[in-house]
Order: sequence, then C-alpha cells, then structure tokens
Amino acid sequence: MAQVLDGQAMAARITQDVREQVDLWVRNGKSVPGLAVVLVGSDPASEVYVRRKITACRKAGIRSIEHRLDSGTQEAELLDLIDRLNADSHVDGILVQLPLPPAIDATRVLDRIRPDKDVDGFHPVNVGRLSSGTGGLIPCTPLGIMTLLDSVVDDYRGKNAVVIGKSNIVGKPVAMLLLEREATVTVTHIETLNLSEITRQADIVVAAAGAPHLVRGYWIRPGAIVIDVGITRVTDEGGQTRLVGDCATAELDHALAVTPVPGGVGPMTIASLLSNTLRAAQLRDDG
Ligand SMILES: Nc1nc(=O)c2c([nH]1)NC[C@@H]1CN(c3ccc(C(=O)N[C@@H](CCC(=O)O)C(=O)O)cc3)C=[N+]21
Repeated sequence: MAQVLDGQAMAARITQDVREQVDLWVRNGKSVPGLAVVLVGSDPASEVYVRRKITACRKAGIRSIEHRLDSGTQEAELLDLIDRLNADSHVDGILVQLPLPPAIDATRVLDRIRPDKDVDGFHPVNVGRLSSGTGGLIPCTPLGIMTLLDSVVDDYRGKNAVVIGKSNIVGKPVAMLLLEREATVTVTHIETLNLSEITRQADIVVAAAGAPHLVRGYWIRPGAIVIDVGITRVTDEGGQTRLVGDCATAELDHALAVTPVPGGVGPMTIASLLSNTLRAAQLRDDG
C-alpha cells in the first residue's frame, strides 16, 4: 500500500507552529500579524476557500481583515483598496482571492500589491526572485507541495520530477522549487505528447492539470511519489457534490506515497498562507 500523506494533519502541525511563533513575536512587543483578504463577488468555491483561510488565521493567532466587494466593483475601486492596504502598517499580508470578475484585469491588480505584502507570491518581483533563487515570498500551493514532499524525500538530486500543468500559480513555481533542490524537472501540459510515457520515468509526479483522474495507475512507476493538486467539484447522480483529484488514487497502490483529495494539498495551501503572513511581518520588520 502506498503511504497516504495526510495534509490535514501536517497543516494542523504547521498552524500550531505558526501560532507559537506569533505568540513569541507578540511577547517581543511586536504587533499581531494581520492578513487582509479581499473577495470580489460571490463565487461559491471562493467563499469556501476564504472561509477556510479566515478560520485558519484565527487558529494561528493572526488577525484577519476581510474586504468583500460586490461583483460589479470597478477595477479603480479595487486598486484604491490595495493602495490603502499597502500603506496600512497593521496589514502584513494582502490576498486577493482569484478568480476576479472578467471585467477586472487581474494582472493589474496583483501587480499593485507591495511585493513584501504579497503573501500569494504572485507579484512579478516575487516570481523573479523565485526563478533566480533569491528569496521572496513563495506561492502557497507550491510551498505546501514542497513541505509534503520534504516529508518523504531527503535528497532531490538525481531524482526525476515531472510536473503536469504550467499555470503561474502551481506548475511553473513548483518546477522552480524542484529545480532549486536540484531535481531533474520536466514540465508537461495539455499539449504534451505521450504524457504517460514521460510520467512513467518519474520519481516524483506533481499533477496540477485540473483534469479529474487523468493520472492512471500505469502512468506511475513502482515507488514513485505522487502529489495530487487537482480539486474538481463534481455532482454525482444523487445530486451530492464531491471533490475529485487529478489522480486515480485507487490505482496507485504501487506508489511509495500519494496525497489524498480532499485532505492533501488543499489544507497545506492554507497552512502556507499562515507561514507566509508571519514571514511577511518579519520581513517588513527587518526593513
Ligand atoms: N489569491 C488566491 N490564492 C490562492 O491560494 C487561491 C486562490 N486565489 N484561488 C483559488 C485557489 C484554490 N485554493 C485552495 C485553497 C484551499 C483548498 C482546500 O482547503 N481544499 C480542501 C477542500 C475544500 C473544499 O471542501 O472545497 C481539501 O483539499 O481538503 C483548496 C484550494 C487556493 N487558491
């Protein structure tokens, strides 16, 4: 049986650890770290994620400030809010939940966030820092993935890592982090030919294509580690909704380790947001 990497349990430990560091920070006379969460519109999945983020902040002793704007909000209004949050010394981290309504240019909005408050790591300065290996804030899902991987891999050198998906939020940054640890990294995507032949060479597979059960048992060699980043909401015959990952996990008994969906990468994304918020507070304190 493959080891199931319990993201829920690992996230709970990280949350506790952040809480202890926050307490220490406050005992040293610093102000409680604050995270501003901006939600535009009422996408049901975004509502769920934002709720989870705010609950996690409470558990970690981080102050969260929720800003809800209606779906008709103008881009200029949102940019104004970001400017105010950028200037507010009680705000250490700013998170603008994606997706934004189509009338708003998401790139313009994300580029407006001060890089040292960009706890999502989406600002071009942080993207550049990640690709040159020079610090910066690391996007939450990739950071969570690496924490999961680090629990079962101690040396990435000589390992083949295959990333499925080339998004700016997961595929590209996780490829950079794997490269930084000196894995041999192959980034594949929807146009890649013979994908299963490529994944069959992998010691580590990160599936972030958003394609339910794309990765089948025969795609994975015995002893490989499989990280499932997919979270597709499907409605079954009974009208019940459930989450489906990118991997047919039931076919992966021969893997060394797999992450479940739900309870794998998702909770780790949220735990990483807490670490990033604390880090942002500490980075700004250092000037
Ligand atoms: N600015 C921004 N930053 C993000 O980090 C960001 C975003 N926008 N937009 C959407 C994606 C997606 N994302 C998830 C977070 C937690 C779970 C999570 O906790 N998932 C649970 C299940 C949650 C459920 O029941 O739906 C799990 O996998 O166990 C999933 C997905 C963050 N994202």
